[in-house]
Amino acid sequence: MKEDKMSKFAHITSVHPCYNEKLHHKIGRVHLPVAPKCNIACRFCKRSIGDESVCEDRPGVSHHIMKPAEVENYLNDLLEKSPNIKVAGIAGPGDSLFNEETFETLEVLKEKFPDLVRCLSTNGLLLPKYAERLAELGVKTVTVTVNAVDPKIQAQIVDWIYYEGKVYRGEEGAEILIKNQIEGVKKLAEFDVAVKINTVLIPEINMDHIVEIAKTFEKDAFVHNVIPLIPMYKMENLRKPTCDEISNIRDTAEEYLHQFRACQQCRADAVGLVTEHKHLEEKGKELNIYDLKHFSH
Ligand SMILES: C[S@@+](CC[C@H](N)C(=O)[O-])C[C@H]1O[C@@H](n2cnc3c(N)ncnc32)[C@H](O)[C@@H]1O
Ligand code: SF4
Ligand code: SF4
Repeated sequence: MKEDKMSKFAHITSVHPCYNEKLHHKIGRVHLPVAPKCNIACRFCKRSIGDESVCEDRPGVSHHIMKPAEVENYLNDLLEKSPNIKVAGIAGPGDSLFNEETFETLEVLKEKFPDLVRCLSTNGLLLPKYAERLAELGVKTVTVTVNAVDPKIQAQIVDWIYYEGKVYRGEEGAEILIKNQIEGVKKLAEFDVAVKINTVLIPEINMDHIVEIAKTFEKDAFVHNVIPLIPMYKMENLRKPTCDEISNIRDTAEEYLHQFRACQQCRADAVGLVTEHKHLEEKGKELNIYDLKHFSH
């Protein structure tokens, strides 16, 4: 089964550094920070936008929010300087699918930069609604963050979700989120999109549950990326996993889903080779942060 997937997605593993760690030193990617809003409240997630975040190297951080109208010039400059960039992704800093700007950006990418692999990451709540639209926009790789497939566990990680005009808390919200993640990933698989499942390993909450997540997505996902908790926000007092814990869990989950082991937990505005840890900075001075009131928490 895993070998079948490898050959099916060979066109992805030959160009995408986050689907093939061997490319980390050769092929670059750019994250376009166009999606500030989020529709769920993960207890570990703190988004930081602006000058004060320039030194922080973690997900959810961006020097500024870029407007879709700025993407074309930004990429033209960038690709001239860094022709090794082959992937353009949207990794928030909020949830890609909860921001119309994501779709506007994908239109720009499809029309003006058809050779870049289009990629995005999402919590998956809106995937059943948008999987087909993403496939039509030529998105080839989607990362879905799934931290639990049991509502009792998920409810300890996500305080609430906002879905179809209503806020759902606790296990009720967790159940909707999980259902949509599973249904959404299935739909993406039907459209031949290569799905990466991100799972934040929170030792005190989901350590014994990770293999269950891998089993759940064995058929429809391509690769699993178990990443360590960076203790912050409402989880600042929880411990991060040890290297041995991560490594053992990956070895066990590997039986069900191929494990990606080189994630650098990049910022929403990361650019260049993954190993360079570069992000937007100098260029940010020319652009404005806008609409900060949109942030959910
Ligand atoms: C900031 S999110 C943006 C994309 C989308 N909203 C999502 O959650 O997949 C990108 C990734 O960072 C992870 N992340 C955010 N805060 C984190 C933390 N404190 N520790 C570890 N991973 C974190 C998320 O779980 C997700 O996999
Ligand atoms: S879904 Fe992503 S952006 Fe939203 S709170 Fe969770 S980690 Fe943060
Ligand atoms: S966060 Fe991980 S998967 Fe995403 S670009 Fe960075 S290394 Fe790749």
